[in-house]
Amino acid sequence: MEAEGTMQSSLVSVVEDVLQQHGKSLNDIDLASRKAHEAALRRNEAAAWLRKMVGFFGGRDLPDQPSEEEFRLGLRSGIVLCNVLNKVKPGAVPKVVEAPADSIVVPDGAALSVFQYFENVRNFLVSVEEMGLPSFEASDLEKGGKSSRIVDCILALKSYCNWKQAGGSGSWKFGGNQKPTSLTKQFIRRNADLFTSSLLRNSSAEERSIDSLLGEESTSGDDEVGSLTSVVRELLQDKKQEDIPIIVGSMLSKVMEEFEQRLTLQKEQSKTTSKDMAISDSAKSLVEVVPHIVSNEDKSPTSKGVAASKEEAVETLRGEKLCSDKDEAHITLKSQSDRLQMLTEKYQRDIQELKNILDAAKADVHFLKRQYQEEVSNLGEHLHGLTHAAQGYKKLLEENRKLYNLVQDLKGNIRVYCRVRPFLPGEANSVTTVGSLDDGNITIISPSKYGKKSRKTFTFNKVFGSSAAQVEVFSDTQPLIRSVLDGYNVCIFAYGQTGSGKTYTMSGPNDITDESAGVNYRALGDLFLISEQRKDLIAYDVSVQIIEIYNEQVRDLLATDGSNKRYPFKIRNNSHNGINVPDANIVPVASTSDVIGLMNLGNKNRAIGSTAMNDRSSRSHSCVMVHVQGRDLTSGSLIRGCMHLVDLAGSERVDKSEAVGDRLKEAQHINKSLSALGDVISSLSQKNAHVPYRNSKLTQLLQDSLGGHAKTLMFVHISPEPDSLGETISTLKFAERVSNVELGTAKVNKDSSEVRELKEQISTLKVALARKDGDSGHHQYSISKNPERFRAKSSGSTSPSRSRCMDEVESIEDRSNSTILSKTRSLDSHYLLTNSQSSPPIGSPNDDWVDKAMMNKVNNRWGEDNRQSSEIFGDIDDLDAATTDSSEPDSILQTNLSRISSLPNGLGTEMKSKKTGLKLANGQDRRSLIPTPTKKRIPNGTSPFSQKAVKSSISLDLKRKPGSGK
Ligand SMILES: Nc1ncnc2c1ncn2[C@@H]1O[C@H](COP(=O)(O)OP(=O)(O)OP(=O)(O)O)[C@@H](O)[C@H]1O
Repeated sequence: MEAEGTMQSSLVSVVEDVLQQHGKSLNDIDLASRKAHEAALRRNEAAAWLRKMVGFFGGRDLPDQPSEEEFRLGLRSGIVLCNVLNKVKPGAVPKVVEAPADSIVVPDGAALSVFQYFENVRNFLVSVEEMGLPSFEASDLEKGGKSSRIVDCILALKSYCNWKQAGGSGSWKFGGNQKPTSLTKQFIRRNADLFTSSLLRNSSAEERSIDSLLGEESTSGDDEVGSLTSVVRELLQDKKQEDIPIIVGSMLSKVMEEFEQRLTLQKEQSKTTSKDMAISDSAKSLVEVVPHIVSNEDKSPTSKGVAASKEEAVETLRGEKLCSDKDEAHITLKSQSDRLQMLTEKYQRDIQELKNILDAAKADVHFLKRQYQEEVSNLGEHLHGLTHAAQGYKKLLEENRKLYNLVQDLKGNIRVYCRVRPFLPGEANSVTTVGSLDDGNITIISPSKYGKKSRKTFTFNKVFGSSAAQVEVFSDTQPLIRSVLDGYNVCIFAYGQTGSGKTYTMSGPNDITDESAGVNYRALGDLFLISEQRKDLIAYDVSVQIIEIYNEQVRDLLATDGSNKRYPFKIRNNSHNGINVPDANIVPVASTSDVIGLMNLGNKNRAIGSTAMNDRSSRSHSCVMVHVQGRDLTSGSLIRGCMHLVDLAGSERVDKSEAVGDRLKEAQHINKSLSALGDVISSLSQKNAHVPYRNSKLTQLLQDSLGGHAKTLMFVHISPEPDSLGETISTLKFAERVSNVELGTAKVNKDSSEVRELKEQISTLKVALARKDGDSGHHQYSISKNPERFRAKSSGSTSPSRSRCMDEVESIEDRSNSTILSKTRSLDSHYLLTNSQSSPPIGSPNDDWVDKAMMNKVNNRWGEDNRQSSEIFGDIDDLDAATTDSSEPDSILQTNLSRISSLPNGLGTEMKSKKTGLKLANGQDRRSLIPTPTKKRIPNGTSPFSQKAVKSSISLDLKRKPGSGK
């Protein structure tokens, strides 16, 4: 039938229709208000049911829509709960403690003692749990309790009651008691099950209309459930877990409404159809009968009376026929209306059943929701624990790294920090060779030709990724700056392929700002900051040299006249702190702004050139040498530290850098000196006796930093692009070798004033003696510190004056040794343990083993100093021979001449007149930290900034720096 046909729709299509009509509102649901609304609806439903069951609610007239508080208050005594439970399940609570009669006028519970109503509530809760219904806590009835749990419980009780009233037998099972495996899946399955069971129940009924309503005729149960599940799943797939219950609840309500509407419509259409059927059947009978009678009448030859009686008869007949037709129609109508009545009742029962299912599903959903919330909160706690553990682990790693660094420092290893340059504008950045990096490890990926990637991990003291800021990179370097002021020699140098970011790390980009300033600027800023903090204890003198090694020539970058810049300076040794110093300008500086001015000048003067790899490639190794001398204001002792800040020229493959002409020559020198550096590193790491420092100016300059007792840090730089993979790997391998070089424990360059004086006297005398040995002329020697006492006349190697002089030297040496010994006793045992040199002792004041050992140490140190001194003399003489062109002017020589000439008794004049004497004078002068060569004030070196304003002066001066970055 058409009416039925139009009503034919499957459960899926109903759900789909609902989603189409309300999908948007289901999706765009304002969940918070929706939840509140939902909660209020459920509360109202529970309150209405309680009112219906026990006639009153909480002993007073509550509004139809009680607030949470009113609802709780109404149930607090447990009387309503117990009474309703007894109605649903007689005898469930045998004894209900009732409130006194006057309690009707006051809120429920107020007239009962706490214990009394607690007993009611407890009895109720026990029974409810026994029945397998969702329960709640007694505290939920108090202010702030969870009223939703009470509502869940009451609605579950309601559905239990409905089930009972619908003739339910056996044990009623509440679906929410099973533990879900996966909340969402289970929820979807559960709801699909609810629909399915409803579907199957209905299909088993004999009513065709129900079947047609659910579309069972055309759809198999399994298909239906499958498509229903997929529809529901589609709806829920992008929803949050906690929103699912509400969305499903909302959808189910809408589905129910839709069903009810369709049933009503179908009912009305059925009624109309039945009536139409009855009337049309009667009319049809009539139409069939009347023509038949009329045709019989036409054929008869009888009179009018007969005709009339015939007519009457016909009328009668017609009447009877109509009557009988009407009766028939009436009977049909009645039977159809009975059938409809039956159908309607059936529908109503089914609707009721569906409602029960819906209630159970809602309770189920709420139960699941609660469980979900509990699980989420458990998970949260678990996560919190894990986060805590992870933080602990990170701390541990950090601690490990510190310990590792400490061990390395104790062993005297060269520290190595690795820095990855970011991709530059214009570089294809889709593929990088850097796989992963963490605090101290970096993994390089090499894409193999055969499709399989290989990985190699390198470990350093620290690894900085491409996004590391300058300040971050410097922060791990800061402790070294303090060390310089404590009297250590420190060397920080940048190594890496051309264009990998060495100059960026050491100086910064072309346009240097507070943020982009590199290690050099920051180091000097810190140095002045700390020296300012210590000014009440130690007075520091700081002076700076800036040189470059270009094509194996040392050039002074602080020379303001172009000619001096090109002058090939020599590298000499300063025996106070054992470092090799070039003969370039040494400029005293008093503040950061002085230094910034100098560094800007140095950058400007440095050789740069454009190559295919870097359009501003440094074609030289540059070195900022910071000499620090601190005088202890109380003891007068001196500490001396020197810091080398070295920006090496980048190694390059000339085929890639496309260097020709000058660039090619530069590249060859750069590569040669870097390979000399590699040889030194390799021989140090193999602990070879001979280390080839002299193979290049670079290794001569860094001799003490690489093999002495300095603290050395290397920044190794790599570029991320695959094109540089070969260089990256070899750079990192080299860096690993460097990190294995043990320099031994760093030593402080500290002399007490007495020791210093004695050492100076000894060295002066030794110089004089050596001079005497090599000179047969008649000279007078005098010691500037004590001219009366240390005066001797030279009259040849066998003269009495010479032997007197020798006696004096020995006496000073003895005094010096015993002074050093007594000083050394107060040194910490660390020194005793770490110095393992074994030269024969010069002498010992007593036989005590400690003193002997001590003397050994002292003598070793002293001997080492002397030996070093003589070695150095030898070295430098050799070096001079190798590097000095006798026609070349020698700036340091000139300076020293003026100092020497001021010595009393003509010694200076004597030495000045001799070439050999000049060398000795050099040797002597090298013993002062700052040999006062051509001390120049740089044109823009005078700073308006006080040391206190070091930080701000950096920024201000940086902005004033000359345009060129290099
Ligand atoms: N960490 C970084 N962040 C941003 N830019 C960087 C970084 N490191 C390097 N660069 C940029 O990369 C380019 C090459 O860097 P830089 O000149 O410092 O390399 P280099 O190793 O000193 O090269 P060379 O050995 O040829 O002198 C420059 O333009 C520089 O500004």
